[in-house]
Amino acid sequence: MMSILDKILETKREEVAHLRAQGISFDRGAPREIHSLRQKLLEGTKLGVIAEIKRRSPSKGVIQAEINPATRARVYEEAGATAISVLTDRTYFGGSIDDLRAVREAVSLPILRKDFVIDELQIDEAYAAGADVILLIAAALPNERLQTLSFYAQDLGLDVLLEVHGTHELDAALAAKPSILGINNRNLHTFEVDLGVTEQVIDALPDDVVVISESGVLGMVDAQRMAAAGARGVLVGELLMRHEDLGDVATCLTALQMAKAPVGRR
Ligand SMILES: O=C(O)c1ccccc1NCC(=O)[C@H](O)[C@H](O)COP(=O)(O)O
Repeated sequence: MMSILDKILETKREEVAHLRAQGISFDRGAPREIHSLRQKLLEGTKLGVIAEIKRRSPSKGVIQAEINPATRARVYEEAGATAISVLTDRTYFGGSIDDLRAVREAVSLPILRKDFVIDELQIDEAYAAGADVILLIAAALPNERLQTLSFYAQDLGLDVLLEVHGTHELDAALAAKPSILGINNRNLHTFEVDLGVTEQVIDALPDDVVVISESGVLGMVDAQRMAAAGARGVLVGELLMRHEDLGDVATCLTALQMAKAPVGRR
């Protein structure tokens, strides 16, 4: 049986084939300013929080569909977020590249295009829309493609967040020389979430790898646990998106930043 990740990747192959069949390319224009997430994480004295715009998800269904991404992004920025992650997939997450463009207009924080990147065209599209970071998922690509796409994005000046879910993916991930290694606590085949995944994987990493922990952070205690494990930052979606009231969003985000940054890792 196909897992949700398999299905998503099939949809992405169709989307890319459709763009190519239409002869669509993305004009990069003049070189633009890139806001480095890696740099911000390294400079931070507190645990970094990458706050996500996530309308719905395969595991949770609708979280909050009717939002204004620009308004929410401004709240994230004012409340001290390190960066903003925008889910641009439409079919499974209800997002779009227009959400990312709107966020780019609204804030000057680093912006992650959170999508399932399998092709250079999606990286060009991210660059043209104003993203600073792209996501690559180790489980989604053969090793050689991971490296090709990682180097392609970094040649454009973008940061690459390369996501793993277990130590068995580390050799391939590190060979692609990502700017940041993401450890996803969610299994993208089964949806099971376990914060212990970050603790396990981080132990197998050299100290100079900049790590963020993704998914399943549901409050200050979880954030502090990920910081204690050695994560420089956490990527938080649902916890923030469940709040409709923007004042509550800001309070929630401020609380997450009380966690202390890890000592002894870069
Ligand atoms: O969130 C899902 O259901 C999901 C399913 C399949 C592939 C990816 C998925 N989520 C993407 C993410 O990695 C999360 O949006 C992100 O890490 C934030 O997670 P959370 O704080 O648990 O919303």
